[in-house]
Amino acid sequence: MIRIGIIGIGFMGMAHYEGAKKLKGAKVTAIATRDSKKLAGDWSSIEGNFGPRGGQEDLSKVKQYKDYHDLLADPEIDLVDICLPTEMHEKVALDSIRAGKHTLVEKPIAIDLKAANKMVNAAKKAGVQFMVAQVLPFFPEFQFAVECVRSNKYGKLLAAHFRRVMAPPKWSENIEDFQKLGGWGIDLHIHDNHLISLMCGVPRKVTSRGIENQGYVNHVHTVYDYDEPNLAISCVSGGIAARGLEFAHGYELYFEDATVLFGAGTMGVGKKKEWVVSQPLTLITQKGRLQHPKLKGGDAWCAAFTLELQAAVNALESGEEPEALSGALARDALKICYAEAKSIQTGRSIPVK
Ligand SMILES: NC(=O)C1=CN([C@@H]2O[C@H](COP(=O)(O)OP(=O)(O)OC[C@H]3O[C@@H](n4cnc5c(N)ncnc54)[C@H](OP(=O)(O)O)[C@@H]3O)[C@@H](O)[C@H]2O)C=CC1
Ligand SMILES: O=C1CO[C@H](CO)[C@@H](O)[C@@H]1O
Repeated sequence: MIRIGIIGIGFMGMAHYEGAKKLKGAKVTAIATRDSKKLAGDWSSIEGNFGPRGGQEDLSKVKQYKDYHDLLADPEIDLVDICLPTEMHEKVALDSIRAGKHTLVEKPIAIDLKAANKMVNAAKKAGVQFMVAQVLPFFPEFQFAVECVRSNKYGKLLAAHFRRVMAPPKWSENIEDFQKLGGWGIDLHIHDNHLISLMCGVPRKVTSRGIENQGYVNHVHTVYDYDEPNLAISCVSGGIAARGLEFAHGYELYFEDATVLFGAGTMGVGKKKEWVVSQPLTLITQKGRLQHPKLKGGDAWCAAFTLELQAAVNALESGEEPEALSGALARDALKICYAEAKSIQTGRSIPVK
């Protein structure tokens, strides 16, 4: 049984805790939070841009730490799961790696590329697994998309367009400070850069247009450049949507033999807020048939987090790094974000290096 300790009980800490309830061969045995109410199981202050608000949790079988260092010192923790604000990822991940713990840290790996490299290298040196919780490939529709591309089941991928947009959120202390967030061009858009790299490889160049704020990207449109000259991949991401569009993501994929469409998001505010599937996952064949493929993973709001954590747990058991959670791939996705920012600033195509 792999014993997981979660550090930071906010939107993601709760998503991981909830998702972990369905893990096979692992469970959360400890949490670290500074908040006495949360330690007492009152998680009603927690909210995010998908899933329900927090409620009352029974923590009677979970060890509780106020200071994360005590969780790191606990010999009965196998996997440390860091769900803290991005600006803390480097310090706490390095502390965890130095404590000899296998470590999973929320995305983005870091804001700073040097910090990202430091984390990847420290884990290599310490001989522990270092994984980044890039959850998008575990969302059933996106998992389906990756599988379609990799299997060539519908022929070669010719073109793809991705979308990830949101209104600026309000629930987290750190969300308005772009220095801490890396702007939406990192915080939000890194999901697409990671997925696109997983699907098609890291692009060699990017051409981007967009809007900056506080020196970071607020909204971006990017065309990704590959050795294959006819592969057309693009994405739009950012945090400038109207308040009633809390979050939306989707894609269109054009294969030789089929087109695949998907789009969904959280729309409305307050009690009117709902998850709207604007374009149910639809596979359209050359013969004109419309199919709604059966997806793996279940309907629970945190199902993707269960799959993500299961991949991390399986990695500890097999000793093999899970590709979708690879620290190096998460670092490469961050490199793309910086190339995009430079492309916006200069108006030129920028190599990803
Ligand atoms: N994969 C995904 O889809 C998403 C990923 N994220 C990523 O997850 C990370 C956390 O974001 P999110 O959960 O939304 O943020 P929240 O603000 O909701 O939660 C972060 C938690 O970290 C703890 N914390 C905050 N500041 C400090 C501090 N100075 N010292 C110690 N602990 C602190 C708090 O927990 P406590 O009160 O328990 O101490 C807080 O609740 C970010 O890196 C973000 O990019 C975010 C949203 C979605
Ligand atoms: O996918 C996401 C949804 O929005 C969040 C912002 O609050 C991001 O941090 C996140 O990665």
